[in-house]
Formats: sequence, structure tokens, C-alpha cells
Amino acid sequence: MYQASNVYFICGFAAIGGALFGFDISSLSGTLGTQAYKRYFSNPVSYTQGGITASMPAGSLLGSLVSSFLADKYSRKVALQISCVLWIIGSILMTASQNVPMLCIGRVVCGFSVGIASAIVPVYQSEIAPKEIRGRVVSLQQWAITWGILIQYFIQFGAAHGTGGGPSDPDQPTAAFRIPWGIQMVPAVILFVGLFFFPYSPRWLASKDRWEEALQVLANLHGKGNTRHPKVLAQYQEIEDALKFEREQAVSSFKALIEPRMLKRVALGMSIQMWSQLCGMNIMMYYIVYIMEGAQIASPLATASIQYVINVVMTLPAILFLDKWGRRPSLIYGSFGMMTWLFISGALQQYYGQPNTEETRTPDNSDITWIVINNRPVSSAIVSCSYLFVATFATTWGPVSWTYPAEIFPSKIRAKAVSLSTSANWFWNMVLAFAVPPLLWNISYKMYYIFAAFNGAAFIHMALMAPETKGFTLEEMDEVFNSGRPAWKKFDRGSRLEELEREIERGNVKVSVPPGGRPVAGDPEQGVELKKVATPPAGNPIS
Ligand SMILES: OC[C@H]1O[C@](O)(CO)[C@@H](O)[C@@H]1O
Repeated sequence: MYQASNVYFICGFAAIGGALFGFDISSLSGTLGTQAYKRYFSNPVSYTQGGITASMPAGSLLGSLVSSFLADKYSRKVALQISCVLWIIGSILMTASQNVPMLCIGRVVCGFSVGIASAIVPVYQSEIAPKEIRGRVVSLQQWAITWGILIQYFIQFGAAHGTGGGPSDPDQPTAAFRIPWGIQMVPAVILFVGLFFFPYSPRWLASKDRWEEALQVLANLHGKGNTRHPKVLAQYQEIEDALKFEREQAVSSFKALIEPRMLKRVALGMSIQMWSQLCGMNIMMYYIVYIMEGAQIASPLATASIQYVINVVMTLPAILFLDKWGRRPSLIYGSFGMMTWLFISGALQQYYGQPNTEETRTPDNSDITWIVINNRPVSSAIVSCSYLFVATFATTWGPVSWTYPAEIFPSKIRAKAVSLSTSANWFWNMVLAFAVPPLLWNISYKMYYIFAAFNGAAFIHMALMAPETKGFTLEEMDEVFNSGRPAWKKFDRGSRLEELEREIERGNVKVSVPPGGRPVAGDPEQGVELKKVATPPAGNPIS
């Protein structure tokens, strides 16, 4: 059967899983302010709305936790296909929902699906990509998320504002806002079918001792199908060495995640995902409409949509340059920038805002708006801060929160560890989805200060604990993390992969790749000797 072999194409296509994530994020924001939605779902008050919003990340939390079982047992590919099927079921439930509980059940099922996809897409991408473009291709997941958010928002916006009894006609609201929940099934069907034509991850194949297939996939991806290409052999050898080492060390169970030598990385992966939520991005994604309303912006839904465009456009620099800039500066400068925008926005609201009361409220404000700003330049400044915040997140934390956790763990526990770090994303996503409306209502601008402080904490944490990972292969990460250097000190030993490749080219190292079965170093039957380079490719990864 034909199998795709272009890394960009494969990783871009797999990123449709990210688009599903995006659809879910904005599956409510275009509808929230409409009469039709309020009418069908009994005009949800802040707590109910928080609950409806949070039902999806709650499902995703569960999905991300089980994702590694599926990905390790049935492969990354099949796990993604399972996620597509669940997405379709959840979307049907949402589209047909007649009340809040049914809507929530649909959102939980969709969330479950997205939880699996969000953990497994980056694992699959990082295991397919060569190290030089790994940051870029895993960033495609985030780019797809931002596209998903944008597309879904606009489809919703159009559907919710259709003629013939739309939000402008409170007596006769249409159910057109359901259309996007139906349309969102299409990409899942495409992804499901497309995945049949995609290769298994070579690292997963190797972990199942399907060595010949692993070699062939590596050859297709990196050597134009030639299994004897030095580049291919070097990667193959590196994977084999690392896996052998992991097996010797029994690095495969959940227990391995809490061993002291691994715990540091697990904590870092989980914290990065936690900070990606506690930075406050989803206040903008989920509730920007309320911010716009409070700032007295005419047509808040349309103005809010600008942030979704900014989110898509500003993820592009990361896709282009992340492998050049590195992950560490993105994390550090990103949190500093976001802290600044939130602080300014909070201060403007503190000094120029009035509480939302009968007197201050205008017909444009819903009773859920927490603060009212009656000063045009200040309103514009607040909205600008929101846009700058989104732009900063999009170029930095958005993509890096996926690339970093997907690249720092050894093969045998990668899916488990990424599932755990992704679950941290969903846990905090859920908490915030639920907590933000009541928080905005009860402490208004102070909430901005709290989130600014979270960004300050992330800044310090990353500066102290997150080493640079660009330019190293997945198999070299053990050394990056166990070099004993502080995170801010550059670990500038060149990648060993190139060294190994050169040695293979010169004929100093021979890699035995027997047809069928696992290659054995120096296997006499193969008549090929495997000489190691001075420092073994997997080094002493974990000690
Ligand atoms: O682009 C914004 C989106 O990105 C995420 O942080 C995932 O990386 C989502 O939680 C958020 O809604």
C-alpha cells in the first residue's frame, strides 16, 4: 500500500488532531453572546456557563491520561484513529443536544477524544521528525489548534448570526448555532482515513521489535527509501542503542516516571503544560467576548475574532524559527511579555473601570460583564493589551508547550510521560474554564494581577530549570538533562548523531541490519562487525 514519506506532509496531516482541539476550544465562544444559545440552554449564569465550558477539558483530562495505554499498545497511529471515532460520536451528541446536561455529555466525549489526540499527535510528530526540524513540525500541532479555533469561531459566528430569527430576533432564535458542531466531524473523518496511509512511528515499531519495518520507515522518511543510507543507519543504530539501554534499566513502567532521575523531567513537562494554562491564554480564548463587552466595544464578537487571527498569524514565526531560536528563550521571554501585558491591562481596569451595575451598564453589556469602562482610549488600550498578550503566547508558549514535553523523555516512557504532562494542561484548562467567570465577577481586575504573577513565577521557573533542547536527538536528551550543568549553561557538545553518521560513512562503524529480527552487534551469522564510536551513541543516559 502507498505510504506517505514526506515528514512535513505527515506531521502536518497528523496535526488535524490539533485542529479538533481548536474546534473544541472555540466551540462556544462564537455562540455565547447569542440569544439562540441563551434560549436553548436556559440563559446560563456564570457558574453554569463555567460548567458547560469546563466539561470539555474535563473529558480531555481523562482522555490524555488513557492516551499512553492506547499509543503504546496499539500504536500512535491507531490511538489517533480511536480519537477520531470518539470525536465524531461527541459531535453528534453536541449537535443534537436539547439541554445543558446533554450538551455537557457531548462536550465530555469530544474532550476525551481531544485529550488523546493532544497527547499523541506531538509524540507521533517528534518520533517521525529529524532533530533539525523537530521544533517546527511539532509546532504544527499548535498551529492547527489556532486554525481550528479561528475556523470554528467564524463558522459559529456566521451560523449564529444567520437571518431568519437569529440573535437579533430574541423571540425566534434559530438553532443554526449547532451547524458548526456538526461540521466539525469532517476533519475527523479525513484524519481517520488518511492515517491508514501513514507510517507507524519508527520508534514505536522498534519498541515492539519490528526492526525491519522500523528501518524501512526511517529509510522512507530520511533516506529516499535506501535502508543503507548512513543517515538512516545512524538513526537506526541510535534508536537501537537507546532502547537496549532502556531495557537494561527497565525504563518502561509508570514507576520509572517517579524515579529520581526521571522525576525532574516529568515535573518540568507537567509544569510547562501547567504554566501554558496559568499564563491566562484561555481567559482570552474562552471569555474575550466579556472583556470586549466590558470595554464597551461595539460588536464584541467581531472584534474578538481579531485575536483568533493574531493567534494563527503569530504562531508562524515559531514554526519558521523555533529550531533556530531554541525553546528556552521562547519560554523565558514569553512569560515575561505576557506578565507585562496582563499587568498593564489590570492596572487600566483598576483605575478606569467601574463595577457593572444597573447604572453603569449599557444595553450592549450582559449581566456577566464584570467591569465597565467608559473611556474610549482606555478601552482601546485594554483591547490592545489582550491582542499583544495573544501574540506573545502564540509565538512562544503556544508551540513550545507541546514541543518541549514531547522531546525530553526516553522512547519507552515517552507516551506515558507526555500523557501525564498533557493531563496537566487539561487539568488547569478545566479549572480555569470553570473558575474564570466567577473570578472575573467577584474580583474583576485583581484576577489580572494574579495571572501576571503566575507568569512571573513561570519566568523564574523556566530560567532556572529548563535547559535548551534544540539540536539534540530524542535519544540524546538523557545527556542534556543529566549533564549536571545548570539549565542556563549551554550544553554545547555537538550532536552525536552526526559523529556516528560520519563514522558509518567512513566504514569505521558497521550497523548490522539482518532481515527479520533484531539486529545484534557483531552477530557472526551476519558477518558484520559493529564497532562503537568512542562514546556510545546512547551514552550513559540515565545515570
Ligand atoms: O492558542 C490557544 C490555545 O492553545 C492552548 O494553550 C493549547 O496549546 C489552548 O489551551 C489554548 O486555547
